[in-house]
Amino acid sequence: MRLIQNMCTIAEYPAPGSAAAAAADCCLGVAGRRLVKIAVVGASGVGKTALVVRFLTKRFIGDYERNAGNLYTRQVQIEGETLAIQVQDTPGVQVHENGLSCGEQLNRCIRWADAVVIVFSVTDYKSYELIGQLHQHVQQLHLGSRLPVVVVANKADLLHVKQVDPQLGLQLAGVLGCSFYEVSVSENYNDVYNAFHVLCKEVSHKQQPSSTPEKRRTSLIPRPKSPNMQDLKRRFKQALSAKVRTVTSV
Ligand SMILES: Nc1nc2c(ncn2[C@@H]2O[C@H](COP(=O)(O)OP(=O)(O)OP(=O)(O)O)[C@@H](O)[C@H]2O)c(=O)[nH]1
Repeated sequence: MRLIQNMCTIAEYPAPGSAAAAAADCCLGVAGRRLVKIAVVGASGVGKTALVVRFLTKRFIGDYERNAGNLYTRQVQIEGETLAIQVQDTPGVQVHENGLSCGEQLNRCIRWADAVVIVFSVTDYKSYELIGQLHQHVQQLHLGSRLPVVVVANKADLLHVKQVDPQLGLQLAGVLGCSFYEVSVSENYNDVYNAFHVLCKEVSHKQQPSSTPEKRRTSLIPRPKSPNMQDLKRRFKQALSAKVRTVTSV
C-alpha cells in the first residue's frame, strides 16, 4: 500500500531504471556515499509499506492506500561507515493457478535491487506459502550472483489470528540460506531495524570483496614497475641507432 500521510522526512524517488532514478543514484555517488538498494516484496496486505515506513521513520501509521511502488531513501551507519540506502516498496505479488504472477514493474524492482526483503504475515498462511517461489524468482532474476535476502514474518502481535508458526518461517529461511526475523511492525521498531541492518551489512561486505584478507595480501605484493614513456623512447632510439650502425657496417 502507499502511504497517505505526507512524510517530509522521506525523500521520494522516481521508478528504478528511469533516467531520473539514474540521476538520483548519481547524486548519491557524488556525495561520496556507497549506495545499497533494497526491494521489499511479498503478498498483498502483509505489511510491506508499514515495514518500510517503520524502518524509515520509526513510526507505525495504520492508514495506507494501495501501493504505487514508491522509492525512499535514508542513511545508516554500518561498521563505522555511513551508507545511503534506497528502499523500494513494491505492489503485492499475485498468485494464479500456474504459480506466481510478478508484473514487469515488480521484476524491474527486483533486478534493480542489491538485496531483497521477502515479507509474509503470520496471519496469512498463503503469504507464507509464497516465500519459496518468491525466493526462487528473485534468484532467477539475478543469475550468477546470489542476492542477499532476509525473510520477515510480520504481524507477530496478532496472536489470536495467527496461522503460521514462526518456527516454520525460521526453518524455511534456513533451507533457503536467508536470515529470518519475526516482527511486529506495529509494536516493535528494533526488530524491523535489525532486519534491514543485517541485510545492509551483507550487501556492504559483498560490495567490498577487496577488503578480504586474501585480496589485501595480494595487493601488498609489489608489482614490477612499468617503464615510463621517456624510458621507452630512449630504449627505442638506442635500438634504432644500433640497427643503423649494423646496416652501415655491412
Ligand atoms: N496488527 C498489525 N497490523 C499491521 C502490521 N503491519 C501492518 N499492519 C496492517 O496491515 C495492513 C496492510 O499493511 P500494508 O503495509 O499496507 O501492507 P502491504 O503489504 O503494503 O499491502 P499492498 O500494498 O496491498 O501490497 C494495514 O492495515 C496495516 O496497518 C502489524 O505488525 N500488526
